[in-house]
Amino acid sequence: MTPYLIRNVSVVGAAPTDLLIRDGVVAETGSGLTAPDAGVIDGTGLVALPGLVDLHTHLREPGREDAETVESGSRAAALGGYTAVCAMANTSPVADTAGVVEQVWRLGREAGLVDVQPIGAVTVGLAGERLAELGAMADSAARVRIFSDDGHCVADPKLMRRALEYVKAFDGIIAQHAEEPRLTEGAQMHEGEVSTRLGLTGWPAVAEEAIIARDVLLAEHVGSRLHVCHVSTAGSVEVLRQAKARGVRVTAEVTPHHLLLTDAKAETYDPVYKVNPPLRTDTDIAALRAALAEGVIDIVATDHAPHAVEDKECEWAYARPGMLGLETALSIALDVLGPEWDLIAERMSRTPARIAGLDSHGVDPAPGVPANLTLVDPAARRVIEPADLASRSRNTPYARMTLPGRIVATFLRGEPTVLDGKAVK
Ligand SMILES: NC(=O)N[C@@H](CC(=O)O)C(=O)O
Repeated sequence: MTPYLIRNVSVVGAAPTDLLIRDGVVAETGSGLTAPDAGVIDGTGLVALPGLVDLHTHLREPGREDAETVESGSRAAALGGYTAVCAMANTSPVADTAGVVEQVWRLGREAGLVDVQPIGAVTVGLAGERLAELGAMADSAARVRIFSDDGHCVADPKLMRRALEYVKAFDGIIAQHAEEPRLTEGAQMHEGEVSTRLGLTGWPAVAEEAIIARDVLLAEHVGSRLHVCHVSTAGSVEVLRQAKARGVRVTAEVTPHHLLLTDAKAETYDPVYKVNPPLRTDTDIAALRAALAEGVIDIVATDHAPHAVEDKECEWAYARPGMLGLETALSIALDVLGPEWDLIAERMSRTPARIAGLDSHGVDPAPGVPANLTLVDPAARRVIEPADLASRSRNTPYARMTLPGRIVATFLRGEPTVLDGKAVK
C-alpha cells in the first residue's frame, strides 16, 4: 500500500499541516514531515475533511443496473468526496431479506470505492402490509441497522409502531419517507401558488408534516429511534424542533436540492426538477437552512436518485421523481453554507456516521485515525456537465451551472479512490 504525504493542508479549516497516510491510517501530522517512499500531494489551499457519509443513496442494483450499479454509484460517491453511503432498499427485488442486503453489501466490497451499508426495507416488498425480516437483516453479514421503505411511506400507524418496537432490541432506526399517501394522490409538485397557476396537482406540506408529527409521538411512546428522510418544509422543522426539545430520539436529514431549488423550477416543465418530496418555496428553504445550522436538522443526505433517460425525459406527469446528488452535494453545501468547514464536517460526515454506526468514518484526520478522508479545493469553480458524471444516469438539476468547490482526492482506509479529481479505478 503506497503511503501518501499531503503537504500543507488545512484540516477542517484549521492552520495548514502535513498529513502522512500509511497502512490505512493517518500515521502522523505536523509541519515539515518527510517520507521518501510516499506519494506527495501539495495540499496548499486545500481543506481536508473526514470522508463524507451519505445516509440516503439509491444505487439501483439489483434490478435497474441501466440507471446505476453499486459500482457506478460508488464511483460517483468517491468523486463527490464520500467514503461511505447507505444504500436504500427500493431495488428490484426489494432489499427486504438477508439475501438481498448481503448481495448489495458484497457488491459494495467488490467495488471497493466506498463502504456501502445497505438499508433494509421495513415492510415486505415496500407494500406497507407486513414487516420484513428485520432481525434476519440485522443478523446478516450486512449488519443492517437502518430500515426504510423510502419511496413509500410506512403509512399504517400500527405497523410503524411495531417496526419501531422491533428495532429497539438492537438500537436500530426506522427512517421514514414522510408522506401521507391519501393527501398526495396524483400529486405532481408542491401545492402552492405555482401549482395552481400551472394546473398541476399539488403535494401539500401538511402531507409531510402530519406523518412526522405522528411518528415523533410514536417514537416517543415506544422510546425508539426515528430518522426522518428528506425534510422539505418549514412546518416539519417546527414539529422536529418541538420533538427534540422534549427529548424524542429523532434525527432528520435535508437534501442539497431542498436547500437550493424552489417549486418555481416546475415552470420549465423539465422533469429533471420532479422529485419526492417536491421542491418547495423560498420560505421553506430559509427555514431548512436555519434548522441545519442550528442542528434541528442533523445532516445533509443526498437522496441520490438516478433514473434512466426514458424514465426522466418524458412528459412531467409520466417522469419518475428523483435527481442525482452524490457528485454535487459538497458544492451545493459550500454554496449554501459558505466555507463553514466544521459545520460541513458535522452535517455531512461526523453526524451521519454516528447515526449509521459507521465508527471508522466521520472522524477528523488525526494520528491513529482510519484514513477515510477527502481533500477539497474550495477556490475551484466547475461547470456541471451531465456527460462528465460517473453516475450511469444524467438527471442532475445542476446541468451547466457553475458551482464552487472541487474534490481533489478521496482516501478509503488509506487507499486513494480519487486523485487529481479523477477516479483511480
Ligand atoms: N426521491 C425521489 O424523488 N425518488 C426516490 C424515491 C422517492 O423518495 O420517491 C427514488 O428512488 O427515485
